[in-house]
Amino acid sequence: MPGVDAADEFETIERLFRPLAHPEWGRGLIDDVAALPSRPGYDLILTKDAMVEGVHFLPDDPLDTVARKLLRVNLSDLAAKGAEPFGYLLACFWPEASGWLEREAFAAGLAEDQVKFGVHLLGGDTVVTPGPASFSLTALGWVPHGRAVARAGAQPGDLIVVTGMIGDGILGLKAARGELGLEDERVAALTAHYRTPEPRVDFALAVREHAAAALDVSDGLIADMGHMASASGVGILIDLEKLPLSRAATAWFETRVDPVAALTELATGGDDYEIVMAVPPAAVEGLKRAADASHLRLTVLGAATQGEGVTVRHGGEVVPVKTTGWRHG
Ligand SMILES: Nc1ncnc2c1ncn2[C@@H]1O[C@H](COP(=O)(O)OP(=O)(O)O)[C@@H](O)[C@H]1O
Ligand SMILES: Cc1ncc(C[n+]2csc(CCOP(=O)(O)OP(=O)(O)O)c2C)c(N)n1
Ligand SMILES: [Mg+2]
Ligand SMILES: [Mg+2]
Ligand SMILES: [Mg+2]
Repeated sequence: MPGVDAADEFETIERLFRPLAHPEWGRGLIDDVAALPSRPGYDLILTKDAMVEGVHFLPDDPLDTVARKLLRVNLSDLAAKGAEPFGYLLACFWPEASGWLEREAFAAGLAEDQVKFGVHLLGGDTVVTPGPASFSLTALGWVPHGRAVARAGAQPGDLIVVTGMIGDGILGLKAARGELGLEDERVAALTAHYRTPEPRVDFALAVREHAAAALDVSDGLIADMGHMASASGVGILIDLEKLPLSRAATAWFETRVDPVAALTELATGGDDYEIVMAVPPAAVEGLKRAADASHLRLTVLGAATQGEGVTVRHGGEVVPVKTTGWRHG
C-alpha cells in the first residue's frame, strides 16, 4: 500500500525532472521524444549503463549519490572514447515503497552533477517495480568524425597507462559495508570514491589525441585490460607493484600480510572509473603533459605485446589471477 508521501509518475516528471531538461532538445519533457539537430563534422557517441540496488549500490546509499554515480559511470564510458558529453536519457524503476524523499534526493543529485559536467536531461521513463530500485542512463556525447577511441587499436610495443588510482572502488565498498579497520577520515574518503567516482571527463581530449586504444575501468583493471587485449588482438603484460595506490589504499595495503594477494584484490575489484590506455611510445610525452596540466596522475603499468590475454607479474614472477574482475551472471 502506498505510504503517506506516495509519489506519482507525472508529478515526478513535471516537478523533479523538467527543471533538469535540455532547454531546447528536451521539449520540456512534454513530448514523446527528444529531438536534437545533427552536428556537422561530429559523430554522436552513445552509451548505456544500469544500476541496481544490491548489485551496484548499497540499500543505505543516499539516493543523491546513487543518481550522481549513475551519471558518472556513463560519463566515464564517454570520456574513455574521447567524447565530450552533452546530454542523457534516464529510466527510473522505483520500488513500490519509495516516496518523494527518495525521488527528490535523486533529482537533487542529478541537478548538482549536471552543472558540474555540463549535461542536460533529454527524456526518459518513470515506472514502479515490485523489485529493487533500479536505474538506467544513456549518455550522449560528440567526437569529431571518425575520432572516437576504440578498445581495439592497441599494437605490440604500446605502453599501457592508467589515470588516477586503482583500488579505491573496492575498498570504498568494503568501507561502506563497515568492513575496513582504518581510521574514520580514510574510511570516509574511500566511501566517497565508491559512491561518487570521478569520471575523467576533462581528460577526454587527451585520450583522443594520444591513445591508440582505451576503455574505462568498471569491472576491474585486469578484466578491463583483458577486454582491450581481446578487442585489439594483442597481449598485455603488467607489473602489479606499479599499481597506483591512494594514501587510504596504501594504509590498507600496509595492514595486509600477503602483498600479492592484496594488490590482486585491488586490481580486480572494479568500480574505479579510471581510464586505461594503450599509448604508442612516441605519444607518451604528450599524454603526460596533458595529465600534468590537469593535475592528474598517470602510471605506466606495462606494455602491449604479441600474443593474447593479460599477463600479471610481481617482482618479475608471473602471478596467476583466477578471477580478473566483476562479471554479471
Ligand atoms: N543488453 C544489451 N544490448 C545491446 N548491447 C549491449 C547490451 N549489454 C551490453 N551491450 C554492449 O556490449 C558492450 C560491452 O558492454 P559493457 O561490458 O557493459 O561495457 P562497458 O564496461 O563499457 O560499460 C558495449 O558495446 C555495450 O553497448
Ligand atoms: C553493493 C555492491 N556490490 C558489489 C559491487 C561491485 N560491482 C558491482 S557491478 C560491478 C562492475 C561494474 O558494473 P557494470 O554493470 O558491469 O558496469 P559496466 O562494466 O557495464 O560499465 C562491480 C565492480 C558494487 N558496486 N556494489
Ligand atoms: Mg556497460
Ligand atoms: Mg560502463
Ligand atoms: Mg561490466
